[in-house]
Amino acid sequence: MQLEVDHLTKVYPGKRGLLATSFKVEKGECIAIVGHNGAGKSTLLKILANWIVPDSGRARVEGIDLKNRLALVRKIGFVPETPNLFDLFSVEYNFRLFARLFQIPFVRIEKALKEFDLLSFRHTKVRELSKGLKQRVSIGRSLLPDPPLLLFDEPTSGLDFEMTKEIYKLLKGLHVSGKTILFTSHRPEEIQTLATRIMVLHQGGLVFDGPPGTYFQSEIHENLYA
Ligand SMILES: Nc1ncnc2c1ncn2[C@@H]1O[C@H](COP(=O)(O)OP(=O)(O)OP(=O)(O)O)[C@@H](O)[C@H]1O
Repeated sequence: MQLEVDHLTKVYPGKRGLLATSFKVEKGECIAIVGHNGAGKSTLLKILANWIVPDSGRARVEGIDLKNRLALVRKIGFVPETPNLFDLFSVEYNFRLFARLFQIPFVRIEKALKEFDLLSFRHTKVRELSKGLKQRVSIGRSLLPDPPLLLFDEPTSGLDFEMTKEIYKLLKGLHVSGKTILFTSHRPEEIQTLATRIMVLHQGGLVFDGPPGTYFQSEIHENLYA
């Protein structure tokens, strides 16, 4: 089992963040996490990415506990909804900083620049890039340690049609290459295009976990978009 989540819980003052959520993920799955605003989707991803600490529960990636933060840098890549890049630095320098911080060989930078079609932007400051390009840089950086598990928080949020299609292609390619993917989404067509499994969160709780076919015929889907 690639990812085991066991009763993960995070409660914010006066609000349900995530309530005792448990599930297991096998290698190669591409899971869409859906639900209304405030359902707990980002909270779940941020806990798995070690951005926030859960109140209770545990999670393991390929047997490694979430608490082992340094080891998990090589296991999990996280692409937040808003890229957390250094805007004043070039694309290449952003990659270099990340690589140095986590002792990733610099050869991987060249590989990532090539793979993500960023060679011609390597010396461009991030703040000068379009939203779609920034997203590509953010995805490229998350892949520098070559992690088997990728987490995307609303990967196409705010992108235009062309950029959205480009990101779909990228995500599909990553999935085909064997990566396991969890992504949050509000877009039915995105879920339909990419997901092999759907999980629905409602007020912090997991209320559906199953295949896309079952989900799209369910009342849960109808109610979500009613
Ligand atoms: N740092 C925080 N402090 C207090 N409450 C928070 C914090 N982060 C999230 N919450 C609350 O926790 C709940 C779950 O938030 P979360 O961001 O995980 O939802 P979401 O499903 O990702 O929503 P969206 O689709 O709008 O991104 C919400 O009620 C939210 O207001």
